[in-house]
Amino acid sequence: MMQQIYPSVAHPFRYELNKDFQFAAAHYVPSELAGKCSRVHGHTYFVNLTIAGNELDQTGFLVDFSAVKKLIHDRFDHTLLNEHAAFFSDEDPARFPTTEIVAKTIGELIQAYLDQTENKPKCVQVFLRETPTSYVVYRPFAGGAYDR
Ligand SMILES: Nc1nc2c(c(=O)[nH]1)N=C([C@H](O)[C@H](O)COP(=O)(O)OP(=O)(O)OP(=O)(O)O)CN2
Ligand SMILES: [Zn+2]
Repeated sequence: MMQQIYPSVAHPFRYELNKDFQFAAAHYVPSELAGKCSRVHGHTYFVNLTIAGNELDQTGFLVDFSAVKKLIHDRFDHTLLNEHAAFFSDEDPARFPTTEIVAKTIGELIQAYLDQTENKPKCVQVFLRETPTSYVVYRPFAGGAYDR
């Protein structure tokens, strides 16, 4: 499993947890500008989620590590990302399944779940590694407005 140091994110919260997991998925970037990436190919995506908050739930968790993994892994593992029409599109470049947009999508899915919990922590960073040499860091609350 991953044993790497991730970029840190500044935030004002007392607690911070990090969860690493991976999922295998295929994708293509539907643009001729994407070169070889316009052909269907697969990755083992490595994810590090950073979740922060001031309050714990009745279990003493910020959020259950396994719940946030399951939310993403169960949805995307061994799938073709382009087929998830709720999130990605072959027509709209803002919804192509690039590393950037997959990281943003993961952040939005996680935050939608966290918003339903009693203590409502925030997903402050998504680190998404697509290949051994390529990764993206997405920070949903860049700028610090945590009440969005
Ligand atoms: N900004 C982005 N650039 C690229 C993306 C992306 O999502 N965002 N995606 C790709 C390809 O999908 C590919 O999977 C990754 O490309 P790359 O890092 O070039 O992969 P290589 O293994 O060929 O890289 P090496 O430099 O040989 O390690 C491309 N660009
Ligand atoms: Zn790729």
